[in-house]
Amino acid sequence: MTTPGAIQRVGVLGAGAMGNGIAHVAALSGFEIVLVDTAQAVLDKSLATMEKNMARQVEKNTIDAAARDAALARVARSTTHDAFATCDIVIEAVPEREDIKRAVYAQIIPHLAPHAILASNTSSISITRLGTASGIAERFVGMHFFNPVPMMKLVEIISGIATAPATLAAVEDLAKRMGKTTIVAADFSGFIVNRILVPMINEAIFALHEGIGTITSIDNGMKLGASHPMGPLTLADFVGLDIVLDVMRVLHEGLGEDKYRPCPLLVNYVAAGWLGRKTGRGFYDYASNPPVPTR
Ligand SMILES: NC(=O)c1ccc[n+]([C@@H]2O[C@H](COP(=O)([O-])OP(=O)(O)OC[C@H]3O[C@@H](n4cnc5c(N)ncnc54)[C@H](O)[C@@H]3O)[C@@H](O)[C@H]2O)c1
Repeated sequence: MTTPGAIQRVGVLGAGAMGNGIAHVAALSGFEIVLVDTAQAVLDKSLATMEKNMARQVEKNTIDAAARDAALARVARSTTHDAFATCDIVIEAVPEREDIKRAVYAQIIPHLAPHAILASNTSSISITRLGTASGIAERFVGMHFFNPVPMMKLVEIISGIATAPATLAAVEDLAKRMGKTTIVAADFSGFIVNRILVPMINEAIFALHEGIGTITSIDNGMKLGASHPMGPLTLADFVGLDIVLDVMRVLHEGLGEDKYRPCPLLVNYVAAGWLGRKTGRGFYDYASNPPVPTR
């Protein structure tokens, strides 16, 4: 079993938005990285993104050019899972679909060292269930980073029912050595952050749906009256309305209470394909600058 301080080589599975950010921060923190995705083109794009983001950090003087070069040299990339054989941990960041995650665990576990930890960056799937499916539940844990990883200080660590204390201690130590602050959550739907944040966003959509306020007044209310850095409807557009809906459904099903019922207006926006920033339109229309409320 891996002990705190022992993690040196970090595997990252999935080089999308999150995997890229996790590899970026871990490499800058001195870890050797093995980044795996299905296609070389994805890995090339990921490296280009990392180079661009690190160049920005050099411009801002938060790192120097030598640190950037050393970090980039520590990132090995591969399209095959045997590259994970020398890793002390693999952090999985493939799409948020349980069937994809289960299938990929079955493929990678035969390549892992006997002491290696498998961590999932899932934002909503049960760590206990994924751990059971992996067959290495004691060495399975949730490591929930936030987007964008280089900017966001928190890592929410989720302990499944069978996660061993040594596994938990090793990933807490890893996150701290990556410069992050950790919180530990028990494995129930939404963990800590999404359990509180996403129902708040859903409630803001109910307030709009019931005509309690306009989009602008709801966002200004929470920005100026509760010191939130952005209003909940702006935040919903940033996160993606489909993601907000998925998380509400996980909470509703997992916790079984009406208070987690997704707002029907949210369901309709998603049905319309108005998913927020990524589709150019959500609670705001991003064709204009500044964006214009859509209701
Ligand atoms: N985006 C966020 O804001 C955010 C925040 C916290 C957690 N998460 C979680 O992180 C995970 C990844 O999300 P993302 O936004 O980075 O997704 P993404 O779609 O940007 O990236 C997923 C990557 O996984 C790769 N992939 C798919 N199948 C694979 C396989 N079999 N083997 C290797 N790679 C494979 C894809 O090619 C892609 O590069 C999800 O579980 C998500 O819920 C996302």
